Amino acid sequence: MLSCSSTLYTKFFLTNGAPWNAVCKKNMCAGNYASDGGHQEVVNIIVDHATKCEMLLSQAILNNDKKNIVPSVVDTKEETDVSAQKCTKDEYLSRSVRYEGDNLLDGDNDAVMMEWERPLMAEHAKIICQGKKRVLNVGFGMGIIDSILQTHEPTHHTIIEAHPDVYAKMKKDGWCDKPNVTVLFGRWQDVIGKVTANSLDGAFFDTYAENHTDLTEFHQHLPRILAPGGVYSFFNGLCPDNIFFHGVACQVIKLELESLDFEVEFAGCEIQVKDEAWEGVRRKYWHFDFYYIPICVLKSRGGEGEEEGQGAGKKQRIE
Ligand SMILES: C[S@@+](CC[C@H](N)C(=O)[O-])C[C@H]1O[C@@H](n2cnc3c(N)ncnc32)[C@H](O)[C@@H]1O
Repeated sequence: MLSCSSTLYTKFFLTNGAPWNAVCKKNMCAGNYASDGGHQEVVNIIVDHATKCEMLLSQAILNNDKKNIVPSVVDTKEETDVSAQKCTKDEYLSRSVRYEGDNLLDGDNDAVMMEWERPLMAEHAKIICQGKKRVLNVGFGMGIIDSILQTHEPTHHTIIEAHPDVYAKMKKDGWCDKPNVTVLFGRWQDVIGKVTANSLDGAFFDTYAENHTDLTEFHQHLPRILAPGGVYSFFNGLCPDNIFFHGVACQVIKLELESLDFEVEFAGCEIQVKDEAWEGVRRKYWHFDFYYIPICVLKSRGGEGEEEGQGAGKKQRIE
């Protein structure tokens, strides 16, 4: 952190094993200090180093025992306060959740989903479903994105949801009886094989209590289930309390998706969450006043899917 104005010292420390993501008591890492001080060259060095580290770690987790290796970009702080605790919860699916007011809460009063996300969900829906398309949503929650997707009149709409209480609500609200909807009840890890190859024009992913590795693992399925030109997006809540970590995590995901043959962009949009929105919620899980929407288009193989309309999500840049 003290070396953040010097490219020489930064390189020296990083190549000699200094952790790029160590934070001070203010939850600031060297990259935050370099960025705040306007030392762009140092920022670039740290981002480059961090991205390599995180990609290697992510691959190691995928190839080995994912339970024993923890992605450092996500879990760097000691568990001193609630905001520093891990968001992953192994027991989430076996404990009840409740719909209360504008939110869906778990047994710890952590928010599974909140109404303030509606405008973001509307943007995600627009990106993955322009016109009459075949879409997939993973994680029903409050059904916000699914309700919006229905207004786009998709030709087919598949929903994957794993929580029994959420599934009960879906049944009660008639989601299982809609003519153009298929609900797959189960963890996406267990039911994704039921989604036919090349059967989707758009896909959205937004689960709860999972981590970066689960997201990376989900991405491995996309080239099979999406048709060429298909558009993918996900709730971008990566490292939501530190802008430098957020930037590194976005870069890592971008490279991972590019290696799977996607073109990836992040479209920025402003988001304002009022303080009252968090009343009754144990942990504030969003801290920025802007949001980067991932727009990921599966490249056409051998010229397929290049007609107008295919892959149109890429053009949907939000300024
Ligand atoms: C944040 S909510 C989704 C909110 C949704 N985007 C909306 O617009 O209301 C996450 C949902 O993912 C579900 N979920 C968590 N883990 C899952 C898994 N492995 N497979 C499928 N669904 C999962 C949760 O039960 C929850 O309903």
